[in-house]
Amino acid sequence: MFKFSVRLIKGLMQVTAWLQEQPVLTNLLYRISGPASYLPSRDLTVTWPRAEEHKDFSLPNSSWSQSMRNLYNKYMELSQQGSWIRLPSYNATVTHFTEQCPNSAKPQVTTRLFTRNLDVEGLGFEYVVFYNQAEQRTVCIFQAGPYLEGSHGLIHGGAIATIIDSTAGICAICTAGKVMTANLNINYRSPIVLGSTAEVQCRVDKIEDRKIFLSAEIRNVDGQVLHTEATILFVQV
Ligand SMILES: CCCCC/C=C\C/C=C\C/C=C\C/C=C\CCCC(=O)SCCNC(=O)CCNC(=O)[C@H](O)C(C)(C)COP(=O)(O)OP(=O)(O)OC[C@H]1O[C@@H](n2cnc3c(N)ncnc32)[C@H](O)[C@@H]1OP(=O)(O)O
Repeated sequence: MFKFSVRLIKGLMQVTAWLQEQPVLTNLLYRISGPASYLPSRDLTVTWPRAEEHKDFSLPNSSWSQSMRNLYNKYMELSQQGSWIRLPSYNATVTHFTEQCPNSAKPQVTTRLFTRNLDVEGLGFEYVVFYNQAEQRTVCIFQAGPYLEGSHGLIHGGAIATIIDSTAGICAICTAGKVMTANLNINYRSPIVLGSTAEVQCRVDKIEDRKIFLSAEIRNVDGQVLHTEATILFVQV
């Protein structure tokens, strides 16, 4: 009797697992009771194509608009004169800091950087960051894809906060090493249309002991429209 019960339970678990894989049932469950019941219970795994491990995602790709390319070329020219440097950008945070490590010291990558977590070019953020060491400034040229929608056809405010936090974070890291965002204060002045190109300008305003105070602005390509203003505090850890 006991053996029969164990077999029955195992069998039922297998059938349930199989049913969860079936698109028709998943769809039905979603319609009846919402997302919770159709989410797979098994562990999620991170897609990590090995070939991408050291791909620099800040180089132009076919999804970049002409205005994105024009701004990129402008800063690349300035880079050649020595004032700005283009920072490489990988799809895992840890890769930025292990590039010089011997293979044996490299940690296994099991996580993705939030701003680089979509595999299809152009759907999320396309961006490149330049750093000016003498002026303690960063510039981020970005294009927001259709998966970043908030209000209809416009970028989500949280996505705007993300790109500001990242641009300011890189500026603070380049200036002061390991830091954490302690405070991020944003004024949304005018909406950013999905697909448009915009520029984040960020600078270090002052440093007090472990505190790095920065300010940032997002403007459209020709600088005439102010989209967003922010102040950010990072604390050295
Ligand atoms: C080598 C290559 C380099 C190239 C770099 C290029 C690329 C980098 C690549 C990838 C990076 C990717 C993205 C960009 C990077 C970063 C952006 C994301 C960063 C984040 O997204 S990160 C997540 C959100 N973040 C948190 O999850 C923090 C939670 N939090 C804490 O972990 C603590 O809270 C902490 C550590 C903040 C402080 O803790 P603590 O114990 O160390 O310090 P303590 O509390 O003593 O404060 C010390 C002094 O700061 C003042 N202070 C503190 N907090 C304040 C506040 N909120 N407002 C005003 N003042 C504040 C105190 O008043 C005191 O001031 P005073 O000294 O004057 O009294």
